[in-house]
Amino acid sequence: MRIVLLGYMGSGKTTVGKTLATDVDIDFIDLDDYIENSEGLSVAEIFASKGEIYFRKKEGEYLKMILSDKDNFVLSTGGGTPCYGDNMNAILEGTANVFYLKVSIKELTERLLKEKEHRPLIKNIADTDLPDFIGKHLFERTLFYERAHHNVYCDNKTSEKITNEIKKLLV
Ligand SMILES: Nc1ncnc2c1ncn2[C@@H]1O[C@H](COP(=O)(O)OP(=O)(O)O)[C@@H](O)[C@H]1O
Ligand SMILES: O=C(O)C1=C[C@@H](OP(=O)(O)O)[C@@H](O)[C@H](O)C1
Ligand SMILES: [Mg+2]
Repeated sequence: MRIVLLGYMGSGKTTVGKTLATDVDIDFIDLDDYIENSEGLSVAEIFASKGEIYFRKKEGEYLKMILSDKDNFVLSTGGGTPCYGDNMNAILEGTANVFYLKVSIKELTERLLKEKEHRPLIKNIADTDLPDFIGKHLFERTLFYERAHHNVYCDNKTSEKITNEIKKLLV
């Protein structure tokens, strides 16, 4: 079985992916971790030293490598993964279980205010500007996220509750 989780930064893809993979007893792959291990640099370091375009190129390559090499996994993507190149088509072609973890701007802002430092796209945005930035960015990306097979509403739910909801939808 292949399961792919999509969603904005801070929507819980990494957290829920781990819980879900343990629960259904298949491998967990976090695309950002995979990129970091393969490149020997953190995502923040890649953005800083090689730039976002290099990151997007590698993100697409590693995504396709995983999709062509492996079966039986939960893959937590990065927030931008489905929004570049032909990544979303590649995800949908190879996967029957694609979920969009949908979180409100308010909850995303609360979560990301605590975690800005690890995320190069929002690191330099003033805290007061963050809700506006997230709102606009999410609006642009929703078109891609909503091609998932299911939208999972995640506000005020624990990762265990979200995992259980996803499990009921698996085919
Ligand atoms: N269901 C949840 N409820 C509350 N906080 C959560 C939930 N899932 C994740 N978080 C928190 O939100 C932040 C971002 O989670 P993460 O899994 O890294 O998201 P993503 O991989 O989508 O960027 C972390 O601090 C994490 O602990
Ligand atoms: O939304 C994005 O474009 C990004 C999201 C990050 O992953 P998370 O969604 O896990 O934070 C990471 O891939 C990189 O910082 C870019
Ligand atoms: Mg993540």
